[in-house]
Amino acid sequence: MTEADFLQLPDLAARSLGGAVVFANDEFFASRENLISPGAPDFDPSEFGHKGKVYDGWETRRRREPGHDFAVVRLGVPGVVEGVVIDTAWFTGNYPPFASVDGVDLVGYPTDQELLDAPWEPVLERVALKGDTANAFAVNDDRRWTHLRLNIFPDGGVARFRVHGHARPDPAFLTGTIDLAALENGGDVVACSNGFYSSPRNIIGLGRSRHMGEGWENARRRDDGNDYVVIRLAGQGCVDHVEIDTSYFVGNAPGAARLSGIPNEDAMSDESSWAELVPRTALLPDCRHRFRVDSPTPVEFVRLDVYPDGGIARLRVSGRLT
Ligand SMILES: NC(=O)NC(NC(N)=O)C(=O)[O-]
Repeated sequence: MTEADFLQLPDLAARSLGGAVVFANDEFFASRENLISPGAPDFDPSEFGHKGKVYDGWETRRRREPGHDFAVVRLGVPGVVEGVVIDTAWFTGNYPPFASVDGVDLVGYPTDQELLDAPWEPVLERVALKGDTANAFAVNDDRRWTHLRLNIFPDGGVARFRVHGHARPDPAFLTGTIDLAALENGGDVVACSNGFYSSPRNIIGLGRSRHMGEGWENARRRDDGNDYVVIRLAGQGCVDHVEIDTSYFVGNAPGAARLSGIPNEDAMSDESSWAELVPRTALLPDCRHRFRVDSPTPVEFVRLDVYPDGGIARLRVSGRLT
């Protein structure tokens, strides 16, 4: 997969998806947790703390004995990695010249010691890094990982670690009525008309949005069309009910919305094969709308049309996998 392609995939390590940096052998200058902070790293040239220059990243001390430093990330959702970004933003005289990434697929909730003793496998062989650069590397490996270990050689600072890939949640928890669209269950956005202000992927994220920026907001439409988003569900399923949430979109909620679905990818291009799940319905601003769905047809893709444009906080598609 090309860099341009894998950067479009979700970041499985993101804090917003439940990712965490659970261990680092050293974090003397700057905390490991910064590795998965949202957004671009900050830098204030005048900011110094008790231990030295303050960095928005993970930074170890200058190593005086053999070995190398490492940090362990628990993915928010286990998954297959298509590419990683090892971003050394603002680290110039102190970036690690080399890095590698290992992975492991563990059951349950491993302790630090269990992580240290785990059977780590190479995911990305040792690569050279540039300083103050978002170093992106494609990964060609279809194994599923729950944890990744970022190794830096020999020491230094990394601002962000992004892990782009496909979610592969544990099927044992995909039983009964679940949110078939949720990113954590394996749903993902596959097409969108316009994500000018914020990503359409936000609408299938964890929990409720806390402000307008945590939803999907397109630009004001100046033609006769309408905006839409297409989601590949966790698998083919029968939809029971739907939530279309316009929370925090007060002056810019859609006037109306419609939800339709198709049973598989082959039907995507045939307009007539899209079955109506929720007919075109007027929406209120800043409101969670719930609709019962009365359709026996299983669907694998849903399309949310908004008329003519406007923001959506969340889309929940509750149903059972077939
Ligand atoms: N100016 C620095 O960044 N120096 C040191 N780092 C911090 N954070 O102070 C170092 O040795 O890498």
